[in-house]
Amino acid sequence: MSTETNEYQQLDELSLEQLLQLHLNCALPSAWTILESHLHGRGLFATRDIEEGEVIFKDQALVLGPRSGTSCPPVCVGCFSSSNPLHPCTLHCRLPVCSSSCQTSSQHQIECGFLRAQEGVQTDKAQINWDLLRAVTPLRCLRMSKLKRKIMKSLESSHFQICEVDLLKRHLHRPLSSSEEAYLRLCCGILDTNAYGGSGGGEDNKSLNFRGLYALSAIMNHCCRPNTTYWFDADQRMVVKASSKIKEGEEILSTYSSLLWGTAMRRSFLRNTKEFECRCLRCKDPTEFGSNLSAIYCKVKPCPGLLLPSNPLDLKSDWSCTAQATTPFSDHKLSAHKVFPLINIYAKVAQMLTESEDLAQVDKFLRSVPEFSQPAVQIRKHFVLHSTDEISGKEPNKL
Ligand SMILES: C[S@@+](CC[C@H](N)C(=O)[O-])C[C@H]1O[C@@H](n2cnc3c(N)ncnc32)[C@H](O)[C@@H]1O
Repeated sequence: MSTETNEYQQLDELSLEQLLQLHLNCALPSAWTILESHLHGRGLFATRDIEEGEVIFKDQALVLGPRSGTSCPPVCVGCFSSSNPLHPCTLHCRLPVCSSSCQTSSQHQIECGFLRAQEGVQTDKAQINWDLLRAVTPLRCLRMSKLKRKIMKSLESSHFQICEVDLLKRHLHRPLSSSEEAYLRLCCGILDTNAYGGSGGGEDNKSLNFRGLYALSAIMNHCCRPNTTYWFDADQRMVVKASSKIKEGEEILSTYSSLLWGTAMRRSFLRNTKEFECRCLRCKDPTEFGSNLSAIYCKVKPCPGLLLPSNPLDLKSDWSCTAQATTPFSDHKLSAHKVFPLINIYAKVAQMLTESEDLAQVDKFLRSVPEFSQPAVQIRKHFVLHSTDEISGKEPNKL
C-alpha cells in the first residue's frame, strides 16, 4: 500500500476537531469543541469558562487570496498590499503585482502558471485584468495539501449561482476538465459561505486586504451580538478573542456582518450572502438594545419621537413612533417603502460627507439625524479613525 493511501486512511479516521487540532498544532486541551448548535448545523462551544479578553484560538488560513470588490482598493496578489504601485505580472498572467519578489512568491506561482498556460486568445497581455483577481483564491485551492483539502471539504457550502468559475471560463481558451470544474465550483461555494475578509496591518504597517478560509473560525455561527471579536496578526492568522465572559458549554459566536449596521441592512446582507435569516435577540428588538441604531426622526412636526420598525423581522412592517402615546398627533407611522429610500439617502449623504470632510456640512447633517442612527455612527467612526491615524502619522482610513 502506498504512503499516500496510508496518509489518506489515517486522516479518514480523524474527526473534524482532530483534523483542525492537527492543522493548527493546538496545545491540548483546547478551550473549544465542535458540537451540534440550535442555530444551525455545527457550532463551536466553550469546554471551560473563558474570561473576557482571553484569546480563544489563533487560526491559520487553509488558503489566502487577495480581497477584491468595489469597496476594496486594488491589491498585489503576492503581498495583498495596496500601498505600492501595481503593474501586471511580466509573465503575462494579467494579475497585479508590486515587486519581483511578489511575482516569484510561491503562492502566486499557482494561479500564474494556470492562467499563463491557458491565456485567452484575444486578451491584451500587458493589461491587468481586475476581474481575474476574484478567481485567485479558488485557483489556489487547486494546490492544497491533503490535510487542508480534507478539512476544506468538510465545511459547509452554499449553492450560489454566481461563481468565479464562469468568469474563469470566459478568460480561458482550454476548457476546464469536468473534475477541475467540479472541484473549483465546490471551492467557490465553500469560500462564499466560510471565508473571512481580512484587512489591516502587516509588515511596515502597510494596509493589507485579503480573503482567507479559516476553518476553525468557519465553524462559528453568527450572532448580531457576538461574544467574540477578531483581528489578523502580521502572519495573517485570525486571532479570536472573547469580547465577554463565555461560560463552559456556551456557544462561541462570531459576526458575519458589520456591528454598526442597523437590523434591516444586517439581515438583508446575511440573507443575500450567507443564505439565512438571523433571528437573534438584537434582530428582534426594534431598539437594538436601546441603541436605536436604525432610527430616523419622526416625520410629523414637531413630534420629538423616533421612528423604529414595528417588527424588525418583517422588512415590510410599518415604522412607528416612539413618542406616539405621549403626543397629541395620531398618524405617527411611516410605511417601510417610504422609510428605506430615506435611509438610503442618509447613508449616501453620510458617505459623501466623510469623503469631502466639509465639517460645517457634517455638523449640519448630524443635527438632522438621531445621534445613534447608522449614518451618524458611520460619520463619527470615520472621524475617530481619521484623527487616530493623524495622531499616529498613518494615512487616514477611508470608510
Ligand atoms: C460558516 S458556516 C457556520 C458553521 C455551520 N453551522 C456548520 O455546520 O458548518 C455559515 C453558515 O451557517 C449557518 N448559520 C450561521 N449562523 C446562523 C444563525 N445565527 N442562524 C441560522 N443559520 C446560521 C448559515 O447557513 C451560514 O451560511
